[in-house]
Amino acid sequence: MALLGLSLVLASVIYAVIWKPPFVQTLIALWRGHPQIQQPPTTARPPPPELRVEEDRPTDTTDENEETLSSSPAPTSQTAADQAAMPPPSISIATPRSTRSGSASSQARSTPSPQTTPKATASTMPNGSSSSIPSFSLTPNPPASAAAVARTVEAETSPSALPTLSAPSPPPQPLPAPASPSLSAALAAPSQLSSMAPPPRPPALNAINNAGGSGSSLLGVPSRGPIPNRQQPQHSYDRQPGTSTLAPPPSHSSKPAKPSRKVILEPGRSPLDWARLANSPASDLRNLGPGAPYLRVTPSMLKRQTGRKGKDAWTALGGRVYNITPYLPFHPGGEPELLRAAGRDGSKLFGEIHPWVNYENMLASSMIGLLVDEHEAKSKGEMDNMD
Ligand code: HEM
Repeated sequence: MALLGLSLVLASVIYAVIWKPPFVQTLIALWRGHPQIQQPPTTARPPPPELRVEEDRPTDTTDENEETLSSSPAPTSQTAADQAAMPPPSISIATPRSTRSGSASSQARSTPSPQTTPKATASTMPNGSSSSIPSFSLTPNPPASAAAVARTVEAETSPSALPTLSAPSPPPQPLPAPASPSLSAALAAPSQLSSMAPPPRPPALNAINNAGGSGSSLLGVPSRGPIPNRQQPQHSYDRQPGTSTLAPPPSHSSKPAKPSRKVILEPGRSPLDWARLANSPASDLRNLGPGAPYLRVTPSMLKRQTGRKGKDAWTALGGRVYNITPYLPFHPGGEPELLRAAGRDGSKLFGEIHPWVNYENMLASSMIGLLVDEHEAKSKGEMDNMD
């Protein structure tokens, strides 16, 4: 009997040594003090709660762990066996990324969401099996989750989404551990997405984009609402030069240029020819005789010098009387125009047409005298007679 018991014990020992069932491996690992089993890495956080919950669920068995499941009756033994079977976690698991994942996932757990849990499940083993080893943190591109996609969709469909306005990122969520915006956004619950939406647009910008009314904005870009503003710069750049709506419209209110009333002068009647003639000492442009003094011309005297009936044309400009007869063929506006001022004071008429013309220099050699009143001329004549 004792021999039979001894043989059973020996057979059990041999079985344990040769086949090493999972629970034996776990005991060996505990005995050896394996860091994975005995204590987690100091920098690595414990596996996320939802993963631990999934571990307790009956999962689909695969060829890889089928043997383990068949030999381990209890789920706890199965977990320990899986831990023992899996290679020890690398150091990269203990990087801040795994810490962020754990903290963010714990926050996501606070607000149950169907979007966060599948994300964690998807980051586990691809074949559907779960593991307590936090390998989910090694999942490439963790931000590419349902929450991140949801935020992108919201940014594209939100009426108040403008690239420039959304540039200032919203304040980071108060996470226990500082997480990158993309990662935290990817792991955020939908209720947090609303707070992560771009801030409301300033009223001024709304006014600018709505200024176009039904058709166009101030930028001259067809406005179909706030959303297409994202593509507005492209349209504005496609505009051809000179077609901007910011350009002033063709003005019809400006004064049309008056048609020139200059006449074609005869050869030798140019302004230069007149200047040469006026400065010649041999010419007598006053037609009063050589050495005649300046006269006091009364309005009655001026009235008789109209240029008709063989008389010279005199005009008064600025209180001085000029003989304009020699200048008639040199007048750019024509003789008839100049004769409109003959026999009277032409100062107002002259100023209405070409006040910039320096008549004093041009007609200096044609000056008759000064325009005086009738009474002043009489008294002056009486005084001359007394002498
Ligand atoms: C007071 C009677 C006068 C009348 C009614 C008269 C009229 C005119 C007119 C209609 C023109 C053409 C303006 C244009 O369409 O460009 C003209 C041009 C001119 N007139 Fe007279 N004129 C007068 C006296 C004078 C006098 C006294 C002078 C000088 C001595 C003078 C010198 C000129 C000159 C230099 C131009 C050419 C202006 C230019 O190139 O823009 N005019 N004048």
